[in-house]
Amino acid sequence: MSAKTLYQKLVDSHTVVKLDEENVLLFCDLHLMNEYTSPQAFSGLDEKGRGVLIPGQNISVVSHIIPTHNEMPRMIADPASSLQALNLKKNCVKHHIPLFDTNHPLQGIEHVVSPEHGMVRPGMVIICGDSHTTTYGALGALGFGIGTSEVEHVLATQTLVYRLAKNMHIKINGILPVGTTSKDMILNIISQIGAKGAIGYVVEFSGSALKDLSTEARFTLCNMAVESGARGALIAPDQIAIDYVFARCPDITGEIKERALAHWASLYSDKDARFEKEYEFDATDMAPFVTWGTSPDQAIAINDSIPQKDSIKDPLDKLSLEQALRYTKLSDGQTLEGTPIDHVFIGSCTNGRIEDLRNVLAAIGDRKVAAGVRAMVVPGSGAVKAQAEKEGIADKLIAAGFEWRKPGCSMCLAMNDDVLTSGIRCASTTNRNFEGRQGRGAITHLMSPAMAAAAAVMGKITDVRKLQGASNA
Ligand SMILES: CC(C)[C@H](C(=O)O)[C@@H](O)C(=O)O
Ligand code: SF4
Repeated sequence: MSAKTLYQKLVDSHTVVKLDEENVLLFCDLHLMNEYTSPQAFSGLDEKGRGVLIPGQNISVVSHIIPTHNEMPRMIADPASSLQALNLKKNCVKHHIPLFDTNHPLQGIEHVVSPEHGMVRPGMVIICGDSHTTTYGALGALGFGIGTSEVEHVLATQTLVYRLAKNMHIKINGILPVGTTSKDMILNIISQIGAKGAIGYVVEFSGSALKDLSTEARFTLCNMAVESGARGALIAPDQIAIDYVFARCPDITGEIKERALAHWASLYSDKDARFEKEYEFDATDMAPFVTWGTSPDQAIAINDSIPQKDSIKDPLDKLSLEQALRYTKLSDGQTLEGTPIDHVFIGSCTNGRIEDLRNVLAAIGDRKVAAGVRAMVVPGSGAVKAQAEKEGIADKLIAAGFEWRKPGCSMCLAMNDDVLTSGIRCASTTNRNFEGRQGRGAITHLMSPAMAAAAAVMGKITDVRKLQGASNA
C-alpha cells in the first residue's frame, strides 16, 4: 500500500464513493451551523420536502449577530438579526437539532463551543458554513468551511461532494521564545507564504515547536491557517490532544476507548508520504507579530519595520502596500511600536479561549487600561466566561478597566452593534484586518492576546516583552 499523508487517511476513511479523479462523496461526522449561513439551507430542504438525515450529528449556535452587552436576559434589538436567531431556533426545533441558543449558558462561537464539550475528536471530518472550521485540525480532525448550498446537501445526506485538496507540509522547529505565542507563529508564517500561499492545499503542521503548544494554542494556529487560503489544517494527534479530548469525554471508556486510541495512533503522515509543497520555519527567532496593512499577510515582527515601497519589485505588490498604508494611515519603512491605539478587542474564535484570557491578565500585571482607550473582552463561549469568572480573571480585568462582555463573534466582524467608527485604530486578537472588517474606516492591527493587553495598558502598540515588572498604576 502506498504511503499516505494524514489528510489522505482522513479523506479515505470518510469516502463513501469516489466520483471522479478530483471529487469524492465525503461522509461528515459533525456539521455545525450558525444563524448566519444556515437559513437558505433550511428553506431549500422545506421546498423539496426533505428532512435532516442524522439530526444528532448536527449542532447549532447563535454567534455572529448577537449583542454582547451584559443585560439579562440577552435581547436582540435589531429586527433582522432577531429574525435570524428565531429562524434558527424554529428550524432546530423542527428538525431536532441541538441548539446553543442566545440565552443558553454555554452559547458561544461554534469553533470555541464544539471542542470544549468533547464534540471534536481525532479522525473526524467536521464541516460548517464558516471558514474558520479549520480550527479542529489541532485535534487531528479535518475541518473546513462549506457554502450554503452545501449546507443543505449535508443536512439531507450527512455527506458532501468534496473536491480533493493538495498536501502541504509546514514544519516548525525550535522553541517559541518567551512573550511569543502560536498567534505570532501563524502571523509570521502567513506573512512569509502569503494570504494566497496555501490556496488549494490542506496544510499539515509538524515539528518540535508544536510539542510545547497546548491544544488551545494549536487551535489558534489551525484557525488562522485559512487566512493563507488553506482548505484545511492538521496536526497529527499526540498525547496532548488525546488528554484534551478525554478530559471532555468522560463517557468514552472501556473497549470503545481502546478502539479510539488504536485508531488515533494511526493518524499521522506515513514516512514516505508525498507533499506537493513543503516549508520549514524556526520558532526560535520568532518575535511578537503585528499586522500593519489590510490583509493578514501584511504583518511584521514588533522590532521590524514596514517594508520600504522602493524595495518592492512587483508593481501589484507595491500598489497593494500603498493602498493598505493609505487605509491604515501609516508610512512605509516605519516601525509599529509606539503607534497610539484607541480600542482593544480581545476575543474571537482565534483567541477567545481561557488560556488567551489568562495571557491577557499575565501581561497587564497590575496595570490599568490607559486613559482614552476602550478595551473590550468578549469570551468565546459561556463556558470560557464562567471559567474566567471562577478564576477571578473577570474581576481583575474589570478592575483594570476592561469591559467584560457576553460571548459571541462581536467586533471580530462587527455584525452586531459592536462596531468601530471611521479612523478608530484597534489592537485586535482576531483574524481578519480587511478594510471595514471592524467598522467602516476602522483600522485593525491583528496581534496576540498578550500584545493586545500590552497595547491596552500602554495606549500604544507595545512589545509585550518589555512590560515585565513595572506598573502604570
Ligand atoms: C459569516 C461567515 C460566513 C464568515 C466566515 O465564513 O468566515 C465569518 O465567520 C468570518 O469570520 O468572516
Ligand atoms: S469569531 Fe470571527 S472569525 Fe470566528 S466565526 Fe466569528 S466572525 Fe468568523
